[in-house]
Amino acid sequence: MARVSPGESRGRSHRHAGHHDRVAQDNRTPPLVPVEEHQEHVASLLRPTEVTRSPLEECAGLAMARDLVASIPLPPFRNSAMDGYAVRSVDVAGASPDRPVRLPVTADLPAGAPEVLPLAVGSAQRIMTGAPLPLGADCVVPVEHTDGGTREVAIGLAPEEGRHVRRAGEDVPAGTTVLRRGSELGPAQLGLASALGFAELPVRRRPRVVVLSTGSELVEPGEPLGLGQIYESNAVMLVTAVREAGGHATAVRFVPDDVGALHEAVRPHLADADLLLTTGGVSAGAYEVVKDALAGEGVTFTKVAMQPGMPQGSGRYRGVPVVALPGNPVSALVSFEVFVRPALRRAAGFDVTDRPRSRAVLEGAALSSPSGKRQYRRGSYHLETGAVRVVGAAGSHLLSALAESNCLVEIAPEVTVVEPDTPVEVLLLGGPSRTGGGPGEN
Ligand SMILES: Nc1nc2c(c(=O)[nH]1)N[C@H]1C(S)=C(S)[C@@H](COP(=O)(O)OP(=O)(O)OC[C@H]3O[C@@H](n4cnc5c(N)ncnc54)[C@H](O)[C@@H]3O)O[C@H]1N2
Ligand code: MOO
Repeated sequence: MARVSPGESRGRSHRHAGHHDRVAQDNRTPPLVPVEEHQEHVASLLRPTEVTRSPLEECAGLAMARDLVASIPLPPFRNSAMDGYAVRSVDVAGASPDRPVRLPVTADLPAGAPEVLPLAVGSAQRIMTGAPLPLGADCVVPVEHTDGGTREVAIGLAPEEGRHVRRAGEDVPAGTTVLRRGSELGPAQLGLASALGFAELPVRRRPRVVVLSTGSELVEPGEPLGLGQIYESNAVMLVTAVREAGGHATAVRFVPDDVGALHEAVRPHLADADLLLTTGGVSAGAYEVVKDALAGEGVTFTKVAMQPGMPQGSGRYRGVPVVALPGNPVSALVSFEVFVRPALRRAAGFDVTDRPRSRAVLEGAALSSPSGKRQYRRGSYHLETGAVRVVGAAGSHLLSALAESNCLVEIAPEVTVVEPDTPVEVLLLGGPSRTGGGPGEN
């Protein structure tokens, strides 16, 4: 039994279960596949999608397919940062509220002013925020420091040269690479592209994922539940996860435990799916529809050294990549996080494919973990204190704890007990965040 106690590092786990070392179960069962090996296999199934040019408003959440270089400077011209008066600083030197300097106002410059005449010595031009600064002006006096005059203005402030002036190119000099290939497009990036005059961007199209949930026991939410039936939950969960990861998702739900029905359900999607993502029907029972339908068709089914998420399938069916996830809801979403999300993000063109990780200090009771399997427990991570508390038990049907968590606590295969106050590795998922309080509070 390998225990990790306070002060010890999780890093040593890699020395024990090496990258591709298979973990033997017993003499009768084949060895478990290491998590990294299955990750690599799933990743190898997906290719990056093609590059398209998309209008800005359709680019949110997509990855840049090329570097973007500014062809104009930003700001494009020297302009005012304030509503006020454009002047020469020497003309108002010595001005104060008690001894204002009076200047004739020779022009009025709203933003977008098409014609701007040079500023005559000893004069002012009324100017609005964003209007081009007249030649000769070197500063702006905000209107609050004047009497607001339109023919003549009394200026009660002596600003230094350059005050309230935005220089051309001070934000982005022309020729600057502003967005890198592989970066994710959000509000700020799209705003910048628009400010630089790009109407569309080179992006990768979202990978198209068909989410198939199987199981004859599944019922549509809103309908009455019969004996032995449960409400379907994996489809909306995985569709949401696919979309959050940058993919396009279509759900095919209520595929019964019938091989023919599964083939029928898949057929219409074969032509344009980048990935078939199934849930359920992959373990060891008598009605394992996904395994029965796809095992002889290019998809292999294995047991991965992981808990939850041990039974997994992957391969190609009629040329289309398939990842078959277990049906238990927690197993399905954790497997998605570990295997599918990074591969999908790579295919979508993102540079950053993995969730952020952090080291956290385990609070609460000691944790036990199965020997030879990498365990993922649902956790609640506290950003300010760096503490993590495990939420709920390990069972892969315990969906409510998953909904309450904001991270996965990763426990290495050779570690069977983690004591409190020990550092653990967490994968930050986003989601409900713990606020206030310190360790032990929530
Ligand atoms: N004899 C063995 N039994 C099981 C093993 C094993 O190795 N030997 N593995 C267990 C593990 S671990 C897992 S995980 C599950 C995986 O099972 P399947 O992928 O075959 O999934 P199902 O049997 O179809 O369903 C499991 C469970 O999840 C519920 N489910 C399935 N789909 C949905 C859905 N779309 N929405 C909500 N809930 C769903 C289903 O009703 C079952 O309760 O196998 C263990 N058994
Ligand atoms: O591996 Mo299963 O995913 O524990 O429940």
